[in-house]
Amino acid sequence: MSGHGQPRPLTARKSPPLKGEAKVPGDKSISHRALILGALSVGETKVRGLLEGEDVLATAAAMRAFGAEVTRGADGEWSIHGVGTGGFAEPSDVIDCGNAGTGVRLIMGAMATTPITATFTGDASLRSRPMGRVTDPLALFGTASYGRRGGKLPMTLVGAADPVPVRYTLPMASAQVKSAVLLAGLNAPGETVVVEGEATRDHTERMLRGFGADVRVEETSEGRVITLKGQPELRPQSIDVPRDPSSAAFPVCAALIVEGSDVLVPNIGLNPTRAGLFETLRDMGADLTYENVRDEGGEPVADIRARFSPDMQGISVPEDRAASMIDEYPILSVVAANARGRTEMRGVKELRVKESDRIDAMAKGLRANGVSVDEGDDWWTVEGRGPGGVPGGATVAAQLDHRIAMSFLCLGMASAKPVTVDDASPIATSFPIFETLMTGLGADLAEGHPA
Ligand SMILES: O=C(O)C1=C[C@@H](OP(=O)(O)O)[C@@H](O)[C@H](O)C1
Ligand SMILES: C=C(OP(=O)(O)O)C(=O)O
Repeated sequence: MSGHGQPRPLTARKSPPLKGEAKVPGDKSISHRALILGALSVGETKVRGLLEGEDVLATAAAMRAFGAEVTRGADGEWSIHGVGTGGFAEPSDVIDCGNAGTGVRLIMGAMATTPITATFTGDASLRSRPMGRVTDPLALFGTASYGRRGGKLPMTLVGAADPVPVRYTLPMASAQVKSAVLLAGLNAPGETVVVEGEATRDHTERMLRGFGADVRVEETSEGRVITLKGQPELRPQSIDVPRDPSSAAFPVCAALIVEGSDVLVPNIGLNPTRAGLFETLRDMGADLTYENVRDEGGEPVADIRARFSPDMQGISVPEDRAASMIDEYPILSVVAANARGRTEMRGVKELRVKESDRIDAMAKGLRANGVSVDEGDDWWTVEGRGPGGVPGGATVAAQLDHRIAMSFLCLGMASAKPVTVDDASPIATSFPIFETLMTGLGADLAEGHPA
C-alpha cells in the first residue's frame, strides 16, 4: 500500500497535444458502498466496474474480516456473499483501511450497531485525520469508541448491544458522516434521521433504496432530511459502477491546459452532487461538452469532451457548490494557474482534513512553481498566469495524497519547466492506471527527477 514502500518520484514534462479516449476506472465512492451494502445483504451481490484501487481493496478485505465472502472472477466481476443486516462477525485482527477516509468511516458506521468489537487503523495520513466526527453520532446509538487523543486512529469501537435510533444534524458537509449514521441506522429499530444543511453526495441513499431499504428524502427549511427505516432485509443487487468523475477530472483538466488537446472521457457519472467541477470549468470558459447524456442504474451518465481552452478566466467559485466538487479543488487550482485573472475558492475548510491539508499542499507546490497563492483558514485564491504561463521547475511534496500528486503532474504537462512529485505511489489508492492512461494520451511522464 502507498506509504509503506520506497517513495517513487515522478516527473511531468511539457506535453505535446493530448489526444484520444480516456477510460477512467470505476467510481470510488460507489465502489466502497457496493462492497459494504453487498456484505450487509443476504445472498450474492455482483459488481461490475469496481474500482480496483488500494482504498477499495482495503474495504473488500475488511468485509471479508467481518465475515462476508468477497471474490473477484476472472472476468473482473466481483461477487459478495453477504451476512445480512446485523450479521457482521467480530474480526480476529485489526482492520487496516490504508489511506481511505471513506472506507474507515463507512465501515465504522456499518459495524456500530452490532454487538462486536473492532479495532481500526490506517497509513500515516489516515491516522492523522479526525474520526470524532463519526464516533460522536455513533455514540448516540450506544456505540463506545477508544482512540488516540483528538479522536485519531488506531481506534477500537464497541458496537451497541441495544442500539436506539438516532436523529442527527450534520455539523459539517460530509457524505462520509451522513453515510456512517445511515449505515448504523440499518441495525437500529425504528427510524434514523439525518439532517444535512448542504447537499452532499447521495450515493448511500440511492444505493440503500436499490438494496430495498425504505429511505425518504425531504427538502425542508432545515435542509435535506433523510429518514431510514431500521432493520430492513437488504436484497442483493447486480451493480454496474459508473466511471469516476473525480478521476475524469485529471484528463479533462489536463486537456484544457495543454495546447492542441482534444480528449473524450466516456461514461462518466454526472450525479449533480458530484459534478460541480465541470460546471465551474464551463463558467471559466472551458471548451467542455457532454455527449450522449443518459441514465444508467439510477445515476446520470455522459461522455465528456474537453479541448484546449486558451480563453479561460478566473472566477469566484460559488460557495454552495463546494460539496459537489470537494475533491476537485486541487486540480481546479492547476487550471486556475493556467487561466487569466484570479480564482477565488471560499467555504472550503474541509480541504484541510483530507489525505493532506490540501490548501497548504497546493499553495506550497504552486508557489514553488511560480504561481501566487493567498490563503486563509477556509479560503484560498490563485493568480492565473495565462495559458502555458506557469514557470514550473520545482519538486513538490505529495504528502501521501493521490490528488495532490496527480494535480502537480498535470501542472507539469503545461508548464515551461518540468514538475516533479516526490512520491507518486499514493496515486494507486484511487487511480491505479493514471500513468498509463495519461501517457497513452501523449503525456510525458518519467520516473525520477529531471536530469
Ligand atoms: O462519501 C464519500 O464517498 C466521500 C465523501 C467526501 O468526504 P467527506 O465526507 O469528508 O466530505 C470525499 O472527499 C471523499 O473522497 C469521498
Ligand atoms: C478525500 C478523499 O478520499 P477519502 O476521504 O476516502 O480518503 C479523496 O479521494 O479525495
